[in-house]
Amino acid sequence: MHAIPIHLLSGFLGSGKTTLLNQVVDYYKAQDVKVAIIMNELGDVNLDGQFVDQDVPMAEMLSGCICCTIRGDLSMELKELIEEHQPDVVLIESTGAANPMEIIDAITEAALFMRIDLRTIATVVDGPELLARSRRGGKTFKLMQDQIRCATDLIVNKADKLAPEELVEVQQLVRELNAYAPLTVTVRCVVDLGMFDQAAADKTKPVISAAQPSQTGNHVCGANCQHDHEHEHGHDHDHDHDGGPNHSHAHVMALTHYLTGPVDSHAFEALIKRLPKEVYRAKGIVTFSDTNSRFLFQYAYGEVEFIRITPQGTVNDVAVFIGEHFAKDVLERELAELTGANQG
Ligand SMILES: Nc1nc2c(ncn2[C@@H]2O[C@H](COP(=O)(O)OP(=O)(O)OP(=O)(O)O)[C@@H](O)[C@H]2O)c(=O)[nH]1
Repeated sequence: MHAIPIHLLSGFLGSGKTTLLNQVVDYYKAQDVKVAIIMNELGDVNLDGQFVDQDVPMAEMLSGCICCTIRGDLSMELKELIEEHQPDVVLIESTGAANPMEIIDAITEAALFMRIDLRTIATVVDGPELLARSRRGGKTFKLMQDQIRCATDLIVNKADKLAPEELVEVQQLVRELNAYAPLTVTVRCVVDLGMFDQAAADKTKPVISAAQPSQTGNHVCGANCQHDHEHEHGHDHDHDHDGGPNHSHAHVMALTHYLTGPVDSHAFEALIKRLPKEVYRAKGIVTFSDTNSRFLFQYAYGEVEFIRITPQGTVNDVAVFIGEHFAKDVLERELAELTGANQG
């Protein structure tokens, strides 16, 4: 049996990974390639999965990150997915907070047990956010740098939000970190999807396969990755490799809030717009009392988007917020007040 190609979609929270994933799924479907997906979310619900083709087999790994807290589950999920659905190819979308090095290690471990072949680490870079973070520094910038370093393919996204000189600066930043991976500048991740071709086993790319099973500290990643595989990890933990309490994205937290009823669209939008800057990603499904419709909302770094939807099956109204050290209780109270006011 040939090894099943694995493509990892990496990139910071809200950078455009799901936007890319949907295009890749359509690309495979058009070629009759059977694709399966593993989606990983820090929150308790997989909202992105709602909008991926429902025919595609999908394993959801929720409430943790596959690079640390639920890393051990990845092998099992991959094995079950492959045995049950026998896909031609598997796409893994990690949480934006994940360090790709740790996921690569996890996939390498899985390659001990099954014939898989990590072909691509496509990192979606949020252009404007990288620029902003590069000026501030900090842990998040460090994580973004690691995601860029370890990429085999770089997609610099949200070019529509960058002035020409900013776009040049972003590309320079990215190139300083990873000089070799092909780089494409995109709006909504519209990119030549040839990197995901079944036949395109580019020998210059990192290859972690069943034929080269895990030797932690010895795997190959993006050409410019200067990671010390045994001793350095991009996010904030203290070398506790067992996923215990000391190993976490200490600076990243998620709040999942189930809404108990419809909310007023203006009040909800106002709440989203005044989110503290520590919340850098939010998404969810809401029912608006004043329009009698359900909407998916997406918020990333100050920009909000509402899309009218008709979800399949039973889908709760829910909002997920991801950020650094924000006041969860204050936000919970404000959300509760929205539905409470409406019911009262
Ligand atoms: N302006 C702009 N918005 C974009 C672009 N690409 C994606 N978005 C929007 O950015 C938001 C996040 O996109 P996603 O594809 O869900 O990002 P993601 O990386 O999967 O997000 P997480 O799974 O939360 O990490 C959505 O509202 C998208 O519509 C782009 O090129 N320009």
